Amino acid sequence: MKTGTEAALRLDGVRKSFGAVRALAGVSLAIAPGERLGLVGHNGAGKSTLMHVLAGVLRPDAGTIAADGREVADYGTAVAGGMGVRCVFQELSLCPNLSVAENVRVLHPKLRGWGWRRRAAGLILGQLDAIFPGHGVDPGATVADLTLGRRQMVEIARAFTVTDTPLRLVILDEPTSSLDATAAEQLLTFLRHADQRGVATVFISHILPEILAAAERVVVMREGLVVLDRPASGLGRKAIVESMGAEEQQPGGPGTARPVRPAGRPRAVLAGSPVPGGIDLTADRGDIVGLAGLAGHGQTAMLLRLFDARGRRDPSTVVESPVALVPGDRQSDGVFPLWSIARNISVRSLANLRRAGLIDPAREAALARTWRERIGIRTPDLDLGILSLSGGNQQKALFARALASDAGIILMDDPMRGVDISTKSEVYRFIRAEAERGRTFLWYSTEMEELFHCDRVYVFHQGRIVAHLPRDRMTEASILRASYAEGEDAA
Ligand SMILES: Nc1ncnc2c1ncn2[C@@H]1O[C@H](COP(=O)(O)OP(=O)(O)OP(=O)(O)O)[C@@H](O)[C@H]1O
Repeated sequence: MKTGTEAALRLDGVRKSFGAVRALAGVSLAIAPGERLGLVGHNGAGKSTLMHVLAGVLRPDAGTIAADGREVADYGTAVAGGMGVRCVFQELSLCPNLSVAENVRVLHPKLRGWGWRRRAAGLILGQLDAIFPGHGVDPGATVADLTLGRRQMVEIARAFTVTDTPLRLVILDEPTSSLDATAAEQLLTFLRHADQRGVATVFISHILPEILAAAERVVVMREGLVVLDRPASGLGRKAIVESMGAEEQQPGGPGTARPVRPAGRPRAVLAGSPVPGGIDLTADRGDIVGLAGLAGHGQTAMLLRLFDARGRRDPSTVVESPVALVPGDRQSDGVFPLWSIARNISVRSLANLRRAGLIDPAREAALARTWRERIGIRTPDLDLGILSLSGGNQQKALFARALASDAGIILMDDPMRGVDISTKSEVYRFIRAEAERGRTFLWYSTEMEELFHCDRVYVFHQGRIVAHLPRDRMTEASILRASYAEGEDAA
């Protein structure tokens, strides 16, 4: 923390356990007024738990919380809210059946009386314009009708709106996970200036360039403890990765290169086009094919169409193998929230786990154990509910579900959001190995770096494929140009 300033908020010796899992093992952390703090650590390191304590959602088992130098007894959501602490959690919290403006009212009960709807709309529009110029959100729209990216924008903008209580701290837990590259950049730019208004921010991300761009101090957590707390200036990616106890692999680094595969050979196992007469998407056995472009430009729709096409007579698509989908929006499309971790992993493979017509519990448990080890799902007990896992570990369970299945084609809908860097490296290795064995991967990603793990990419713009870039023509610039349907790459 900056020296000579009283902490806006200070945690001392905070501990929190969930049954046998020790999520926080004695954390002390001080945040100065207006400070921009970046928080990193592997999946399950305790970041979200710590932020839930700061937001008053979780009461610590031990430890104290102080504001402006004074210990606060009975620190809960009402006290935190009253002190101007806001939080954008990983699992979006907007009420889907209410409009954007009505959701603003939920946070600001003071917005009442004649014309409150107009004032709420003005408040959120002003903030959306400040953070995400060109956002395209209508404050009268029902939240359920917004894309995931726009919901995330509203949630973030709402956290920065002010009526009666001055803002002290905004916690952003993986705020860019549902934003496309442009919106993510807009947010980082905004955060770099938010401190000018005296608002402190805690920014959690697994994308280290974002942390280094947004934060002036970086805190690394590991196994429920703070293991590094340093100014961001002069702190390199390598030091952060090492302190996390992580290992990372860059595309093109040792062991990552794949021989360039010729595209468009006749025996495609997968083929289709998002619009009649446009560029066709094809994939062969063993291909890793990327889908790129700005978020919401038809990539997910294409994946879902191919997913649905299996077993149907659809002359415009070819899907010649069982298909599994790894969803990106785990909250709405991915996890079965009332089921155990084990059942969430095995559900796609139940047909193969039968003995005498019934699911064999021993085989099901063995499958889940195997995948817990392979993909590093951090839990003491696979029979616990899936929601007991940290966000990134839930995402790993969804990966395990698809990879454990008999599917020859794996469709991935931007699935690495919230997954830590060492697990990502492990999954990238796994994808390459499985592709070598003949599995086909169709991989939509909003992370530019990730696309370079693919053999080639199709770039989407307004629902169409506008470019097909083989590996030797894939550069960040060529992908971006095509994403905006500009230049010679857009076919
Ligand atoms: N409600 C809960 N019940 C049981 N265990 C929990 C609960 N919430 C968190 N945990 C456990 O506490 C540990 C820390 O989780 P936390 O969500 O704080 O991690 P994180 O660092 O935010 O991870 P991620 O990067 O995946 O979001 C994990 O092992 C998680 O499984």
